[in-house]
Amino acid sequence: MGQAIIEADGLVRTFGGARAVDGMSLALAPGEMVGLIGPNGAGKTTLFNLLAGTVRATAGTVRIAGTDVTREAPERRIARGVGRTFQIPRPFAEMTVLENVLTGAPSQSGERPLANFLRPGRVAAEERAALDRARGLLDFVTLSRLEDEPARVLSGGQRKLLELARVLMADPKAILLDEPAAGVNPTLLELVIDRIRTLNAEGRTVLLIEHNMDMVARLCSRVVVMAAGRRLAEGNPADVARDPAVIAAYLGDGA
Ligand SMILES: Nc1ncnc2c1ncn2[C@@H]1O[C@H](COP(=O)(O)OP(=O)(O)OP(=O)(O)O)[C@@H](O)[C@H]1O
Repeated sequence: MGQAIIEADGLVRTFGGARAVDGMSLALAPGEMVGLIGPNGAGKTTLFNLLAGTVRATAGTVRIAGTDVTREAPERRIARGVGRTFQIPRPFAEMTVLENVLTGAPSQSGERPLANFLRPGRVAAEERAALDRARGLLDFVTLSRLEDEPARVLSGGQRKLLELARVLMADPKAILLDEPAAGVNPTLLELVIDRIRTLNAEGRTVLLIEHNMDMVARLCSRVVVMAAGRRLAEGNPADVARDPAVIAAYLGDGA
């Protein structure tokens, strides 16, 4: 493959004596959509945290488009084009749906008082552009009619969609999605699947943690299986589901 958009090499993260991620390597080519599956506690979310920068690596490296970002803060990685959603989104409950989406905008000149003073016109134009973009994204996730409601009124599934819109404000080249289907009702689930497919069709790279195997099989041609912090298997969804080592790992989990 050409240059990977995200590349993890030998990543390790320990908590106390436990190795949550234990020597994990992974490369995502631009435009790829890859599923990341594995039993509970396999280390999938910790791997996401390492890629996004919310957790520091004990060892190993993370590269974004060839640049070593292992020591960079999450904001820098977002600026480099990698966005992520959380398993349990926590929107600002009392802010409106629209305001929540706007929190995903990259930092603007209006946040620098001097720029505001010197170039008020430019700040206003930036704010208008951000507002237009946020409204377009709310339309994309079908939450437009709720834009003025406080985020606390949203259902679990709607919160996932709001979170997706917030992440898209930064126009990421790659998106890490942590269980986008969890707690989403079947009708909304079809919408979530459709929107993920659209984002990928636009050329965005997607790494998808998901326990819903039907969804993974519908979206991803390549699946990476983690167990005990390591890569256990990799392949197309059908082959992976038949792999005895994968079946044993899930049975060990009591599934
Ligand atoms: N902040 C932390 N402090 C201590 N242990 C942690 C921390 N974060 C994760 N762990 C441990 O690391 C291991 C991997 O957890 P992780 O959440 O990454 O797994 P997962 O594959 O995402 O699981 P699930 O599918 O249940 O979300 C688990 O044993 C977990 O308890």
